[in-house]
Amino acid sequence: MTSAGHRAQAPDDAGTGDAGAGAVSRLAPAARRFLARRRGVLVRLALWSLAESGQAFLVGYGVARSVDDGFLAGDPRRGLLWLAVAVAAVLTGAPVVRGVFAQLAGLTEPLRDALVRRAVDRSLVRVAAGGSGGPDRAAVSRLTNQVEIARDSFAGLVLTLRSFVFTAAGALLGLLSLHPALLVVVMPPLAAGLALFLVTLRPMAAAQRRALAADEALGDHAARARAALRDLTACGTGPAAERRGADLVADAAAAARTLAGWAAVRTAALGVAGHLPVLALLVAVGWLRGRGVSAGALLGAFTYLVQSLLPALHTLMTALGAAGARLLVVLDRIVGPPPDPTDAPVATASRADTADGHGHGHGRVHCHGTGGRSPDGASPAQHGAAPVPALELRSVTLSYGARAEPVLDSLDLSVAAGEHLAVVGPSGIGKSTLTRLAAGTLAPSGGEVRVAGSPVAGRTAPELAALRVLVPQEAYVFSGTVADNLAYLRPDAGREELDAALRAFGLRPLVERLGGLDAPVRPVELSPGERQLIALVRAHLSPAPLLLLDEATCHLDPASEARAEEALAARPGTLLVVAHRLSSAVRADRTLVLDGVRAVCGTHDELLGRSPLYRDLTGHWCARPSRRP
Ligand SMILES: Nc1ncnc2c1ncn2[C@@H]1O[C@H](COP(=O)(O)OP(=O)(O)OP(=O)(O)O)[C@@H](O)[C@H]1O
Repeated sequence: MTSAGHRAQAPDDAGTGDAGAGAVSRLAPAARRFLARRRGVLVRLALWSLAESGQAFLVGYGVARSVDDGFLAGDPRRGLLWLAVAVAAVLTGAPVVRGVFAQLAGLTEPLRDALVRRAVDRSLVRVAAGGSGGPDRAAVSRLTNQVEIARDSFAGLVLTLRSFVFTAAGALLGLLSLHPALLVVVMPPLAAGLALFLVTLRPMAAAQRRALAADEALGDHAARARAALRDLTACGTGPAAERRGADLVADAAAAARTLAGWAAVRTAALGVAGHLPVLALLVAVGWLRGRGVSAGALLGAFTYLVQSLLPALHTLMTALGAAGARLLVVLDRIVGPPPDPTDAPVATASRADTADGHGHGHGRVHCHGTGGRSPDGASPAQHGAAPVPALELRSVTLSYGARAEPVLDSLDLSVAAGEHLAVVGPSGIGKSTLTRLAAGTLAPSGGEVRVAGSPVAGRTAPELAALRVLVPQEAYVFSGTVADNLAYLRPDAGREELDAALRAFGLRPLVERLGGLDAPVRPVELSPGERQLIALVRAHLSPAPLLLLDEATCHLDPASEARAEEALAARPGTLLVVAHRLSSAVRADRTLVLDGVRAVCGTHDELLGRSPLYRDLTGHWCARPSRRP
């Protein structure tokens, strides 16, 4: 089992201002290249924006002239004419915005396409490199959510930044044209508010980054914990995963608080820059009048502030604050340096967190047969030759799918001829997978499986049938006579052999009830336990030296199970039993405990001392009422 460990990017590291500055310098060359290739669009955008400047200028100027040259000068016709100019300027806003949007698409859509291309390329490279960080879980998010965020944020930024610059230029020019003293009053609070706003930019970007990282870490932990729920329960590591979850929630909450703090500072900046100039203008009316500022100019100045500068400032601060920081973070993820393929995804909980080391993978466990009887009952030493294991797994890895976590990982196992091995472990740990690998019905993703000294890979069905029998949990009984069913794997079995097997398994009463060996069997009329007994006798009669039982006695009562297992163990050959009762494990020569990296093999007594999971399982088995057929 691999453990990603805590390579999570700590939110504090991620949230430094340096990280934000680093992102800016990383992204700047690509941004310059992107914009340089779109000079035509930029020029057209600037021309439409100039129209916005003119509009801002005319609104205030028209109001000022209508008062000074019209209504106050006793010429209402002239006043109305200037007002009409101001209204016309306001009304031109709609076509100007339409023109701006038309040009904007020339910037945002190519950006979106480039980001999608980049995200796909990067994901493919990662898959091709076969990084050990598992599947690229973030790829879909980058392709959909993050690219859309980048496009929308970019569009918002271009719109507001451009609008602010051109509107402010028009309004300030208007103020200057009305009277330079107006600028003396308006500029200081405006500049102070803007400066305060600029000061918040870096820490706000850092806080945004930290909040995003904390959010991702929390989501990732939740997803992993949900996937590992069964293991968490089986291994009793729920509290550890819960603690880790609580830490991540606390991190996310702290990041959100920091972000909210900076958002408050930004609101204050908006108040200073947007509202203080209006207040200053009111307070300074007497002073301004003393310097020759006319009533119309004052009214025009208020119009500039309220109608143009304040809304432009408001949208700029909101957009730069939220959209700007988001754009920086998302772009850096998609365009910035690719992550080390050997790294775990950023801010992820390790498997050790979620399963306390008890994952599906098994790490390298060496389980070598230490004796057992050979088919003829002699010990290997008596033969004087190196014993050939009945079953051997050499560094076997099995994943159900190219990018799936391995169910078995580098498992070494050697079962001696004549040995009786039990296999135990929590649900879903890979016990059935192991029996299917041994049976040759499932090919390993890595390593080799050998039965009786030869690889099982590439063998035909009849060759495999001669080597082993696999009895699954759901026994197969077919329509035919009782004898057909029992002797299916050994057609030449005589009546005496069949009778002996029936006695050994306590199956005679059932056969008599069915009407004898030649009576027909109707599978639906048999209980699951009766079907299992027939399948077990069939396997017992088979000449195959290796017998694999995958919970094949689960429907039998303990006494029938003990009788069946004893009969099977007495048969010449090797027995591997996936056990579902403690008694099965105790009867075996050795037991393999599939337990993540701590998979261990030994006798019942050894395992009680060495394997906490085995102790847990035996405790659970002892407490569980027996299942009856
Ligand atoms: N055909 C398959 N395709 C994909 N995943 C599979 C397949 N068969 C099993 N798995 C997965 O492999 C893991 C091991 O399954 P396996 O059946 O070997 O476990 P087990 O220890 O026998 O479980 P149980 O005690 O519940 O029978 C499980 O997570 C299971 O979901």
